[in-house]
Amino acid sequence: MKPGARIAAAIEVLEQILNRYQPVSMALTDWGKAHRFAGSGDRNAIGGMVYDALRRRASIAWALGSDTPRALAIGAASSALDLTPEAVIAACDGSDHSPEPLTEAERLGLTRPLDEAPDYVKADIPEWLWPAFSAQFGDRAVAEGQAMARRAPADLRVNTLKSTREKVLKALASFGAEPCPISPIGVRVPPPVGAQRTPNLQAEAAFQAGWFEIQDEGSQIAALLSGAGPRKQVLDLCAGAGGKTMALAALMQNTGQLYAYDHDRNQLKPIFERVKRAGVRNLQVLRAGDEAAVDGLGPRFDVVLADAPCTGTGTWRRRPDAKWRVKPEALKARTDEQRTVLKRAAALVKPGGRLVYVTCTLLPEENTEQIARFLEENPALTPVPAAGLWDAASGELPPSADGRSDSILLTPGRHGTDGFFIAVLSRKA
Ligand SMILES: C[S@@+](CC[C@H](N)C(=O)[O-])C[C@H]1O[C@@H](n2cnc3c(N)ncnc32)[C@H](O)[C@@H]1O
Repeated sequence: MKPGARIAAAIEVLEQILNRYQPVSMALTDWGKAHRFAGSGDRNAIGGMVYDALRRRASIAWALGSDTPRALAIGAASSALDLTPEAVIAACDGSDHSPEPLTEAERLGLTRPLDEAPDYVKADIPEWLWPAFSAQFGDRAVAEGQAMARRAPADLRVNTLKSTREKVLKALASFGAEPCPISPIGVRVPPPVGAQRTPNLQAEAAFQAGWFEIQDEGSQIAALLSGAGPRKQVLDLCAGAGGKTMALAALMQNTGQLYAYDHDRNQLKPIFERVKRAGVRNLQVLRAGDEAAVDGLGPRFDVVLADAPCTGTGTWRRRPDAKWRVKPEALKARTDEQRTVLKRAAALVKPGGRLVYVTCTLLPEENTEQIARFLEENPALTPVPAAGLWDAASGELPPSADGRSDSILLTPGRHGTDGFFIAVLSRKA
């Protein structure tokens, strides 16, 4: 497909996402099915452009003076397809399968600097969230927002039950795999540049053999700070698809007893396949939604991981459509759910044990403020500084992005991870 046809295709897909509220992956798959002539290179380039347009929606809309699918695709085309602005203008010539020629405003928008734009636009953050976001990051807020608007690498966690980092690095050398800078069990594959292909790591024999899982470095750090280890009793209370459950099992070296619970059966479903591939043998998956069974386990746990439901603002690099969909009502609903989860988790921690609260959001309401309120109501739990929980043999744990020491906030701008918040609370013995 010519560049003009790729831009036209991205406009079509963005219309499905923005005007018909289709999830991005579904809109791209549907487009591929309806246009079977398009090769994998074309589909890949169109996908890259659509994701980039959503990542930089506010700044593109400001520069081009319009928030339509057409403006967003045209604004993303230059970087997503490795084209000069002049080549984007030439590609849109109104011929067959190509968008209509650019208007004067669109032409100017392709090179319009953002200097005059409001900060929330420069940062590509929804306007209503800007006060909370800028209060959290101060003079780093724009840089943090911009880091969240860039493509993310693929981070992998080496499954130490089956392999080593050296073996995984060797198996994935052709993808440019490098060790992750913080996690000692992490491997990073850089993101594609321009229209380069996104590597399909799950098709690799090493993945099928269970040597690694796709897991952001921030999520790996959460598991590493949890205190899960050999012969412990550990509960993953919000296990979802089991990303952290698998990491906990590996840290426990398949010994002790690990339980996984989630109140939603559909979220939990993929865990069974993952257990087999990863060679996990110390896991009991509790029946989804059976709260009485979870509560009945009683305060026996060395570690209860509460990977709580949240607005997911820390994952916007990977799910940029969610950035523009999140609403104030969702924030309120998630903070209520977090309170419920924290209460249940606390009741299951044994004296001397740990409650590990994790979110993938950067909003203080869901993180430090949530924990501050919880600690006021639960004086038997006290925060444990993250730095003291990090295995020094793995190198140094960089400081929290919010400057605190009683919890750690990881961010794309400061740590190169997705946004994660981790607070480890210890129950008095
Ligand atoms: C952040 S996701 C978990 C991700 C997962 N731990 C992983 O690493 O792949 C949060 C999960 O919490 C679950 N959840 C929400 N409220 C819950 C509750 N009251 N009890 C248990 N699980 C809950 C959701 O269904 C969702 O799967």
